[in-house]
Amino acid sequence: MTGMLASVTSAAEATLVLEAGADIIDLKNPAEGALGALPAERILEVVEFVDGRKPVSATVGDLPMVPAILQDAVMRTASLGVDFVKVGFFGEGGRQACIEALMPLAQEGISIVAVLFADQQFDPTLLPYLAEAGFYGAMIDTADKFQGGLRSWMDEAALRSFVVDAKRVGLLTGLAGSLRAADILPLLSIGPDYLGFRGALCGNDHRESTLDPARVSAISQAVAQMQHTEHNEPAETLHCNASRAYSSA
Ligand SMILES: O=C[C@H](O)COP(=O)(O)O
Repeated sequence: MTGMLASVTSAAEATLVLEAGADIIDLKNPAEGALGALPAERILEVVEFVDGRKPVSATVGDLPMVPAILQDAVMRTASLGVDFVKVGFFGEGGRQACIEALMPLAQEGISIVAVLFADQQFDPTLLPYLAEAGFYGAMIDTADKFQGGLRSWMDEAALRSFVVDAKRVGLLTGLAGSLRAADILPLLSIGPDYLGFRGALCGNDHRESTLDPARVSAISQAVAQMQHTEHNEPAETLHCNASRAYSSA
């Protein structure tokens, strides 16, 4: 089963995605970048509000690949009570040093998800190192939200091999990056643990706007229905139904 991760900025937005059936509540400030961080007080407030009904993740911000900076940000974010801390692997340098620096935190029990970017020197050879260091998961996202979605950067074979390789080494796997309704069926067939959304849940696909309840519900239903009924109904029909629901939302 593939779940739905929904990025939210507040308890009000968390309410919407919980009601729609999202599986992971992801705390993020889209106005601050691909992995923009929310203020600590806001994270605390939403963690308290969700109160264990679903796992909560939070991003640490679009930070440079500097070991001490990432260590500090991961510790601070984890201390707010989230279930997963998402760390972006931006740029090219410093990746191995950062994995090593985060290893003690992962081994102490902080569940860290590495976010690799399809549009920033994507490097799947990091997967075994992440697993060895005790990371909890690895996902792919896009760093630049104006240069196309995930599937314009990576073809199905590359995405499938990422998911298979990450699962083989025991990592939770996620796919995101300006995903839209039309991406759901092709990505579900790859079998990641979750698909992540922000822009598609907002009015006009604008990820810095607030969530649009009709879009949240259309995307959530598409993720659930396309996999629940994929053996009973032709994929084409499901795809058309989901796209129709989404465009009228
Ligand atoms: O973690 C998932 C992201 O928040 C996806 O954001 P996006 O759909 O706007 O690319």
